[in-house]
Amino acid sequence: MMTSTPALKSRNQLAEMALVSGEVQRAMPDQLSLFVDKVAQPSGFSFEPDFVSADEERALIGRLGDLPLTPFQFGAFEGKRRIASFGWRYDYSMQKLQQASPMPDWLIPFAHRVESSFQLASGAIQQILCTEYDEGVGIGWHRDKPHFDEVFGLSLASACKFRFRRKVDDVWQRLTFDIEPRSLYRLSGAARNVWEHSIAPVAARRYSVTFRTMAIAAGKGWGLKR
Ligand SMILES: O=C(O)CCC(=O)C(=O)O
Ligand SMILES: [Fe+2]
Repeated sequence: MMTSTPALKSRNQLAEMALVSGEVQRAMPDQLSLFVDKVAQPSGFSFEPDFVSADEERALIGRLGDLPLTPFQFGAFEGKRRIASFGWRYDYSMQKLQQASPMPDWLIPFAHRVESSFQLASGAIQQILCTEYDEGVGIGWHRDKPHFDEVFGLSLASACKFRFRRKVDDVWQRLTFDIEPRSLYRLSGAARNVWEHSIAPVAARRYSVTFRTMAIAAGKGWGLKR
């Protein structure tokens, strides 16, 4: 069984401090720097700047502004962010997936762009979630529902601080990334299944369009045609 000595604890606290800032601290003992280096980026997390052009971003923001976005419903609670789901939506009261409206024509080319950029089969993206965060709104710690597999997030209108955390023994490891508008991040592997993520309250209105593949696309009747 592992016991936690005072010396070990302070090392862990140092490690956590380093990870909170997402930086590798040069002044640290070698062993600790190595440990921090190893988690400098959660495995399965990547992002591509300029996934859409400035013109496409403007057009998308216009479309998103026209959508009937509704406050995120978490059982009896309402979140501050506003959303619209396409393809599938997860119903927190029923605790299951429900079919949602088909993907609108103006989003389909972007779903295809995600598929071709990441060598996914055409049609692999089965769900799109559009989210609006007003100034001061973020999203709390979570992992996406297991019904979904990979998550690709397109950021629009403003930047955000995208945070990861995971608990190793009794220490939270934390990393924060600045995510720029027009970029696309990918959550797969450990970044999607092990690490939790959250977004700090944003400084200015931000939109995201998240594209998801399904965990069990075959055998569950989740293959939607579009
Ligand atoms: O807005 C984003 O980029 C991420 C939102 C998110 O984590 C989610 O909808 O599960
Ligand atoms: Fe998420």
